[in-house]
Amino acid sequence: MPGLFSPFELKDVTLRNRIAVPPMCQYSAVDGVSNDWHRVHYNSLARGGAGLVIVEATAVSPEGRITPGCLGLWNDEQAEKLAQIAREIKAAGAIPGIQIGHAGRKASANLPWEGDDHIVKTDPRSWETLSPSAVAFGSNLPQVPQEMTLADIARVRNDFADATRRAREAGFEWLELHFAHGYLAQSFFSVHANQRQDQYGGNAENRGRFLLETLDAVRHQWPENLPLTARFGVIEYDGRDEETLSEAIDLTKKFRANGLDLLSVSVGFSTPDSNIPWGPAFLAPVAVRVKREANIAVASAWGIDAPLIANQTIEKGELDLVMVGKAHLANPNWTYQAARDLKKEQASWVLPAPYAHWLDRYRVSQ
Ligand SMILES: C=C(C(=O)O)c1ccccc1
Repeated sequence: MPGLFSPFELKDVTLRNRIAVPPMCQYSAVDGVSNDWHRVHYNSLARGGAGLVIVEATAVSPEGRITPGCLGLWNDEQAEKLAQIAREIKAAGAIPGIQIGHAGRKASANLPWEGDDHIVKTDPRSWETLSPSAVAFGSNLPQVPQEMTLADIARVRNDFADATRRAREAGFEWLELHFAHGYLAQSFFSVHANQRQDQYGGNAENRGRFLLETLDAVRHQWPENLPLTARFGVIEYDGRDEETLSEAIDLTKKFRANGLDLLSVSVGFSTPDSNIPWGPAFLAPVAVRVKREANIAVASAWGIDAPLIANQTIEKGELDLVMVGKAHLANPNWTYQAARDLKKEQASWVLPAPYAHWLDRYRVSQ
């Protein structure tokens, strides 16, 4: 049995394999409410055989959206619609997960295919953005955010807790905190974005405070028996890498001590001047360091498209889960293709029975 198809147990949840669909924004919501696009999208991914399907970055408040097309979990209508998606993911045999986050200074942006830049302030669709400091990301996102007050910090932390409660009530069984990709939580940790002089800025301990406090607030809302995870940018590829990674591993040890069950290792994307070494599974060696030094289960995405590479990262003990993103958009049945490529027995049956029995019958080729 290829290691990629071994089950994965975390708390009271068992994934049928090591394949996860990571959160990938669809930018297709109106007022944060999911619709038929999201239902078809997530159903097709779950029926494709992955063990875990994580619903895209879902904002904890209206100003926390990346774009006006992003999902939200700040009201009950959004939760009710997402509950249907959670039920359907589960009915297809995958574990329903959801990522919740706040876009910080990267918020109030046009859809990627409509500019991928900040909405001009004269446009009624735009809104004021928040960040630890009044420092813009730059490049395509030049607007200077408002520096968060302590009251803002407390409010956003509570928004995460409220969104967590709604996610639990909606039937999700895997929660991922969005602590990566230059969004709000990442910005608190980042020396590029956080120039505060109070208890939330300066040394690494202070820059990690918002993330730890948010984890604590979420922990009190999320069931102890279900996986509580985070996607975290542990490296920026900005020339400060060893320092950032060391600080990130120290913070991950605190995450684990405070109830985090798994870390999805990613890139910080806090500066437009990064030099990312894109390539097949390029983050796996970084994830291995986090896994071993912080003694926590890890997942990772980026460049894990080929089944052989995905299987190697699991069988070599580098990753506990592989996050296969874009390859799933190209082929929602990526898990079936991986089963065939890796010569898994009864490969067809990673798909639902209505598909599998046909694939097994009248076979004209192996
Ligand atoms: C839309 C993103 C997200 O939701 O994290 C994103 C942003 C930057 C890089 C990868 C993904």
